[in-house]
Amino acid sequence: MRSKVVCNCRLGSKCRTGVFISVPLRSTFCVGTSYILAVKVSYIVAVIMVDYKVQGSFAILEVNNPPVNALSHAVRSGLNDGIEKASRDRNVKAVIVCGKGATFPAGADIREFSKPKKEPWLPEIGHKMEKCEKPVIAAIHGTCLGGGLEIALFCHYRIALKTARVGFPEVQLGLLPGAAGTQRLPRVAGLQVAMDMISSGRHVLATEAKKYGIIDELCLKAVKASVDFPYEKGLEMETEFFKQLLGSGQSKAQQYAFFAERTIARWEMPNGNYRTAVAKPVKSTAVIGAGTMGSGIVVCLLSAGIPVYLMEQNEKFLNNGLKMIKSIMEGSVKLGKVSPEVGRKAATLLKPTMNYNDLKDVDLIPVLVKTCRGFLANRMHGPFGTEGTFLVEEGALPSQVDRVMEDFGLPIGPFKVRDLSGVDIAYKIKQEVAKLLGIKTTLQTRFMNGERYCALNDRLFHLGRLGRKTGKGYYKYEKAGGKIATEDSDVTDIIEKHCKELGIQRRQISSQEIVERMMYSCINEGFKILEDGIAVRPEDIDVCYLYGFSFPRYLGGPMFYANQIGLQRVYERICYYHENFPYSPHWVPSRLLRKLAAKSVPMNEWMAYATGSKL
Ligand SMILES: C[C@H](O)[C@H](C)C(=O)SCCNC(=O)CCNC(=O)[C@H](O)C(C)(C)COP(=O)([O-])OP(=O)([O-])OC[C@H]1O[C@@H](n2cnc3c(N)ncnc32)[C@H](O)[C@@H]1OP(=O)([O-])[O-]
Repeated sequence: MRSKVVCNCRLGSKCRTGVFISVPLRSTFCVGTSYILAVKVSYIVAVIMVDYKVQGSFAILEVNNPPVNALSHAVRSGLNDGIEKASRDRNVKAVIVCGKGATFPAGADIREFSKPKKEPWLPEIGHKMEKCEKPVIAAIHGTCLGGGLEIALFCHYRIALKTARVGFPEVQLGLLPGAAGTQRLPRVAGLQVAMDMISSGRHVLATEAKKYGIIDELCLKAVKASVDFPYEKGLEMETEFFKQLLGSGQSKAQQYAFFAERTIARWEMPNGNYRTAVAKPVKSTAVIGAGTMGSGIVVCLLSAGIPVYLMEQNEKFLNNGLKMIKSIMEGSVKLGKVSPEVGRKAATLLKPTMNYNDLKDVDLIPVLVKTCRGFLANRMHGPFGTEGTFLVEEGALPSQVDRVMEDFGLPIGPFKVRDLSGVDIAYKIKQEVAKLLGIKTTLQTRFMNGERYCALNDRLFHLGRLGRKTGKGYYKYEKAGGKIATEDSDVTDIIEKHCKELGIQRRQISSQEIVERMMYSCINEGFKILEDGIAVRPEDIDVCYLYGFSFPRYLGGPMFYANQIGLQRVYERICYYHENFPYSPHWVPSRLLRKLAAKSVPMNEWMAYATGSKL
């Protein structure tokens, strides 16, 4: 708190906004913004961050810990002191708890989770509020979340701006409400709403409750305890569950993801940064390429009401693209993803063309990268996809690889993705590389430019099995353009015929090997990307995977996942695969990984080793 107590330090009126450091047996010094005194501090009393003032017969406890009024130790101390003070003050008839600036407290201070725990705890403060003989009112605005909502639930009354949002987002940090939220919300809002809010973590407008989402077992037990046990017992159980979750790898990964998203938002470039950048209006755009990805980007632009040229050199492809866009837009209107009005307007905003000249004045052309290895995501996903194909050539089936990777946490397996994007896309990328190398591949090709090559995808391409668009690919579908993937015994026959022709002895492949070969090949490339300076920090890679590939948030991202597995273990397994697959350069171990593993470097210090001199 920038405490309201009049400063009694030796500086008196010269003191600036002070934080008070109480030094026992000596006078109190205040450490202002402009006066720093050499003080021998025997201990520091927490900086208190709750403004206490009395207006009329109201005591106002205003939390002042910008930007989100997180309930740090200092804030908890201030609330604790404040409610005790208000309870004692005879002139005070009621107490208001509120937040200064943007919001009512938005939760516990996540940064404190990895530090030693310090009382007072939220429930202790909350019980003091609840037991206070004077009405305690929570005046809510902004985002009253997590511990903030729990504090509000201890209050006797909760007044909120209708724009305010409340919620228990702890589940997104791999946690559950740990300050009586699982016991009090059901008692206030009923079990069903409580389960929905606690399991989904959604923000709920002050005036309405959200509908059901995914329910987490542990959370369920805690919420259920509010029905099956008396309050005190339920509180005990909640605390136990909370401790279990706080120590879990999932919670650490989700807390990492929370801060990683914010870290990468603070980007710096040679010619500017996130503070100096000024957004430019985009009034016209163009997309070059009418394939699946190009058409998807056109749909996004049309749905945002932005005019777009669709440029294609081949008239047939252009017309196919227009048909695909029309059907996606119609589907989006039917599903209510876009309004009928946007759907109607889209037709007037879309301009097909085969003339690059039409694009000369557009504001923006999203770059559709087909084979650029320089892009982080493409470069890391290359080995991931290649290893998937090799695993099928050696003994696994596409459905087995997909099942293992979906169990790992991916929303859709790699072979279902290939059917979605098009078997022909993967085939054309490979053919472009072969052309650049002056190589003609056949169905018997085993090596290309000294590197292992698998022609399985080529086989499916030549059989016209292009994926969803033709109703057959690595799976079969209910119709061309269908979405329901069914295992196809013909694919198994194609794979076995391929292996027989090339004399490959198929073998049983474990799930562990599948996860390692898919993930460690991609992680190894991630460390090489850090070495090459394509990404500034591991968070860049992880957030790219969380958003670009829906990588499971409870693993944090590929680089955080490697950190959790242990770099030494990951490095050893990459060396093992490098030894066993010498014709796959993506298994050459990253120098940065080798160095970090050898020195057991903590993740937040990795980049200190990424420059050439330290490798
Ligand atoms: C006991 C109890 O049962 C349990 C155990 C808990 O309570 S667990 C905690 C539960 N509460 C949460 O999960 C809420 C998490 N925060 C948010 O959802 C959002 O912040 C926001 C409230 C909707 C505002 O969004 P924003 O877009 O306006 O700003 P921002 O950019 O996100 O955030 C602005 C700055 O504030 C930082 N920050 C935000 N919330 C924080 C928190 N709870 N603790 C510490 N720092 C936080 C954030 O890192 C950023 O800092 P920097 O990176 O710039 O240095």
